[in-house]
Amino acid sequence: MMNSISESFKSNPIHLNQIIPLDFKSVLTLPDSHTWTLSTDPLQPIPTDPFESVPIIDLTDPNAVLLIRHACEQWGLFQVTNHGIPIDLLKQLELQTKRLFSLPLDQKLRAVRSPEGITGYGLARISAFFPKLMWSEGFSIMGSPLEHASQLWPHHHKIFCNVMEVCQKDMKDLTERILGLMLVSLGLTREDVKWFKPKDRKKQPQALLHLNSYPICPDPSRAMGMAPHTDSSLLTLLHQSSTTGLQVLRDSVRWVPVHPIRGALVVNIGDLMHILSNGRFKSALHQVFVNQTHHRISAAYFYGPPGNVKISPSMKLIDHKHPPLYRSVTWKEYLDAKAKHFNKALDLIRNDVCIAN
Ligand SMILES: O=C(O)CCC(=O)C(=O)O
Ligand SMILES: [Fe+2]
Repeated sequence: MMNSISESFKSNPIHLNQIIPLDFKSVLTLPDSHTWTLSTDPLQPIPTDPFESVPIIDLTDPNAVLLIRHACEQWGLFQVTNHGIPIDLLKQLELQTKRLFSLPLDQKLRAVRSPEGITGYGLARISAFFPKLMWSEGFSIMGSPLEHASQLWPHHHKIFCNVMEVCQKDMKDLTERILGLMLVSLGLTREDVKWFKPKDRKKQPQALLHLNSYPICPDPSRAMGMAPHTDSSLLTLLHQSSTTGLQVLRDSVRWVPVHPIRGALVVNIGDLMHILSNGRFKSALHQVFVNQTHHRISAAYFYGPPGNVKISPSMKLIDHKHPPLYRSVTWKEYLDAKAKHFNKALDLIRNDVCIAN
């Protein structure tokens, strides 16, 4: 089935060099292809001010809406607890993700993503924007992962498929619940956001589950797990294993670690939510570093609007003091802009900027 993500990926193919990962286990030193010049040493601990750490929000807190608004305005990223997704399911997700990435490279390559494709095994798509390669590998899923999972495991893919399908269902429900709270926190009602119909089971959600693996690295101080980026979604829900590495940029100046908390999930504001909120909610720039002792994994669920919907700054948030900052875009149009301009895409659809192209 075609949708915004697959259509955009199809019209922006990626070179195979930027899809096929290194055989990480086979190298003892960091190859030049993966050596980055980093402005800061990622191994130096970042001083953290306890008042300046990533918000953790209990979703059953009566003040959840206010807390969410504050976190979205100040951070663009926060963690949620008491979210209702069973910890056992998250453990299964982690186990199956580890099982996949610990396969030998030649076996993983049986399920490699095609240059125009969206699902399967390979490097993260943002690799195309950097001269050096990242120390990570990924596996993308949209709905049933059967096609690629049966290439990985001709006979033993059932459990993997089950876990990934249940996770997507639960993550869809939770993402929609959080999105609902965010819209309330902006003062918006169902009338203002007509396309948002969380109970509509007939509609396939426009979403992608992306599993990430960050293998143990021989020289983490010169390697990059995932280069700085914002997500192109409305919202992203992320499960990270107990290994640190994720950081978020605060106030455009300071990188702050997003410490793993057992059972908690990370919520990221994506660029489309940034547009919808007319810049009140910030899409968060984030990056991932790797380490020498622990294999890190994560699972990111990117959620977007239905294919035909144009996202624009909500009318309710616009007045003479707050003119609309962005032009309206569908998810496909935005993904196309991102595929061309990467981290500049959001600025390029600002109303005061003309695209020279
Ligand atoms: O691995 C992580 O913690 C973050 C991954 C991420 O940012 C992404 O997949 O977009
Ligand atoms: Fe991300």
